[in-house]
Amino acid sequence: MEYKEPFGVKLDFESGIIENAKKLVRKLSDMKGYYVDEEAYEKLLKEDPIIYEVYAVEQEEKDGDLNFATTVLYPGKVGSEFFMTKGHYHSKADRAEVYFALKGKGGMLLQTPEGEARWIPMEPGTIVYVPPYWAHRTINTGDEPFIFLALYPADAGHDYGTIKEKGFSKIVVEENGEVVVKDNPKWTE
Ligand SMILES: O=C(CO)[C@@H](O)[C@H](O)[C@H](O)COP(=O)(O)O
Ligand SMILES: [Fe+2]
Repeated sequence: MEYKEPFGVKLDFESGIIENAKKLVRKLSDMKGYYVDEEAYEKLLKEDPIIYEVYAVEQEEKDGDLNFATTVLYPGKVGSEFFMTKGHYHSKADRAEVYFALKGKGGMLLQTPEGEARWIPMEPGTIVYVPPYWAHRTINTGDEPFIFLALYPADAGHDYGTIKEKGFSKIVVEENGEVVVKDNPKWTE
């Protein structure tokens, strides 16, 4: 039997950076079609801000193994809609996941394939259980970076297609200084 080598790595709680991790950057220009207010999107595209960064430590896509990653989701809005991740189902749809909030303020939108949505607020210390089959997207509702750690099966994969096309049935916006979760006007069953 060949055993893999155990290891420890350091996560910096302030920055969210995991040493030696693979870094992925998502800018606004990577998210065309994701935000409801297209005019506000085009306007902000001139600055093309970084929306989030992911620091991932991933294994081969094998059953039984585990990946982990931090996400640093920056504060901001496109129109009234808060900065958010793309959101995805897992390619192996029955793979669950656990998120652990480290810094900042935000929440997770989850959704079944039938379009049933849930909103779970997150602050440092909140652990979110993402059950099998639920799409998930995180949203920064605060004014500093929202940082969290995710632990997920190495063979879960990412299925972005459905969300890219249809979005979530709910959107998270600021209205009169309040965080409001409301129906997505562009949602179709
Ligand atoms: O859920 C996972 C992994 O299964 C997170 O590590 C996200 O991948 C990350 O928060 C970025 O979000 P997406 O762009 O992948 O939706
Ligand atoms: Fe995931």
